[in-house]
Amino acid sequence: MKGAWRAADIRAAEKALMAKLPEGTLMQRAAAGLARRCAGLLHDRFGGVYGRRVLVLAGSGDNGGDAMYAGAALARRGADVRVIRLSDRIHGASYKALVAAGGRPAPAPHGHLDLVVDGIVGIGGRGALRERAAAVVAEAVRARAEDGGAPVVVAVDVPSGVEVDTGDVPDPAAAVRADVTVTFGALKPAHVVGAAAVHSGLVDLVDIGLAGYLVTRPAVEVPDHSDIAGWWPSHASTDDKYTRGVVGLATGSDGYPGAALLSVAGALAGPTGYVRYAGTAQESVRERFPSVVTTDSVGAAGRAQAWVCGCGLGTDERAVGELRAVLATPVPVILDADALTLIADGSMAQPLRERRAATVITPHDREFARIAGAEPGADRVEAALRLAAQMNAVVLLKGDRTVVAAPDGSAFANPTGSAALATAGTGDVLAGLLGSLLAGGLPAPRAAVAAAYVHGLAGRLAAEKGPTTAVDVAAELREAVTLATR
Ligand SMILES: NC(=O)C1=CN([C@@H]2O[C@H](COP(=O)(O)OP(=O)(O)OC[C@H]3O[C@@H](n4cnc5c(N)ncnc54)[C@H](O)[C@@H]3O)[C@@H](O)[C@H]2O)[C@@H](O)CC1
Ligand SMILES: Nc1ncnc2c1ncn2[C@@H]1O[C@H](COP(=O)(O)OP(=O)(O)O)[C@@H](O)[C@H]1O
Ligand SMILES: [K+]
Repeated sequence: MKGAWRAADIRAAEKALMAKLPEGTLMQRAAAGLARRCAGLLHDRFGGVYGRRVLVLAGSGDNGGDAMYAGAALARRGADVRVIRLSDRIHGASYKALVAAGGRPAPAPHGHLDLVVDGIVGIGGRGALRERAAAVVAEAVRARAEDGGAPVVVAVDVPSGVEVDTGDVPDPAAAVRADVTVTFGALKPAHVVGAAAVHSGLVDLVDIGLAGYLVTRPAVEVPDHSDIAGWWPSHASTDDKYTRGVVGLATGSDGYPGAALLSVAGALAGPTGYVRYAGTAQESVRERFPSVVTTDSVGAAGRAQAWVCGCGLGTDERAVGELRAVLATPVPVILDADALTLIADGSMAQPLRERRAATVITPHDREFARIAGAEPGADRVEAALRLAAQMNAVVLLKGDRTVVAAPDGSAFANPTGSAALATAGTGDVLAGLLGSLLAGGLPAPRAAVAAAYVHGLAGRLAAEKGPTTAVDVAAELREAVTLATR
């Protein structure tokens, strides 16, 4: 798990570390790491640094300092480095070092450009780029590199123009879109959530010795393969189909039988040994998935270790009854889609409050708005955490970089996924898989994180093969599980 910390926490850690080091050490470490990454990129793309045309965009703060020291290092290796000063007040020592190394000031981008280094603002940035900076960025990225392609854009610490602490991008036209972001000490939320994560491109973390000084809890954490592999329930030789967990699905309706099939397909890819389906799509489920045991209602189904409720369930009287039955079970429950609509008017507040086992809700933004009164807004992590605390439920807030928030205040951002998942029915697949992980015994936050991770991988695998439907995503789940858990 990698943590991402907000600017104030990074500053506090930097302050504590700096107190123990000669002045300027941290900036030197940051700039050295940045120069190394830039040289590597120039090498990979153009075969070397010598003669390459580099434009440094320098703002008023230390972010510009990092960029100009790195520019100086590239100039010493023979790059043709220009710097645009975006403020009257810029970091003096690094500017002098850059000029001493042969770098030259430029009034505006001109000629071909191989590399653009965005040192406009770092963790001191607030809001969209100001007008002049935005105009210079737009002009720089319109330039052509010597090989005719677009210049490589490297953001220093964070892409300028994004909100560091939330990942919001207030004005996408006034924010840098980086190919690579070279960040220092620790990740920040902007690298992992919201539109800013997309603006960050590939994120490269340079160690400046901050680790032991970050004493606060990260704002958000990002899982990797080893977390998922470590958590995934394994089968013991003594297991039988029941001990591996039974997952129940109260999904689908006459109107939406497909949702039943997709949620069942998701559940079958999980670690449980038994999938029960309860609902009106019994026949199609049996036909398509002979291993699934079916009944027409939750009441008629046997016991399960977790229930999934709501995908394509509808919102009629029958759906209300099924939701009540699921909420009354003493086991973890996932509420998705129509179940979220049904709880939005508050009529299920009491059964929800009385639950002792975990409740997981899986809203997209509009469902979130129905329950919470407003869409998540600029700070998706904070919004999800608020709802989690209010409902005493784990919230899986869907979207690009799905956020998982738990009532204990922990939050996670999913690093996998693909825009190809933005297609009808993929949420049903996710809910089924999540149900299986809960029934398999994972604590609710981990089950939600692991399900989003594997679902995102399956989305990527499906998208690599062509236009993607939810059926394709479900079909890739087995491979995704294998990839994530080995
Ligand atoms: N503090 C430290 O110990 C270290 C800091 N480092 C670098 O220092 C950066 C932080 O430096 P600073 O605190 O000087 O702040 P920044 O360099 O991030 O920028 C702050 C300045 O940018 C201007 N600004 C803010 N929002 C703007 C906007 N939307 N458009 C245009 N200009 C805007 C403000 O006038 C402000 O003075 C980090 O991101 C990192 O790059 C690194 O050198 C590592 C060590
Ligand atoms: N732009 C996007 N980029 C990446 N993933 C997305 C994007 N939009 C949606 N998703 C993912 O696709 C799934 C869609 O689920 P949902 O909205 O419930 O659809 P449905 O109800 O049709 O199944 C979620 O897992 C969500 O995180
Ligand atoms: K920057």
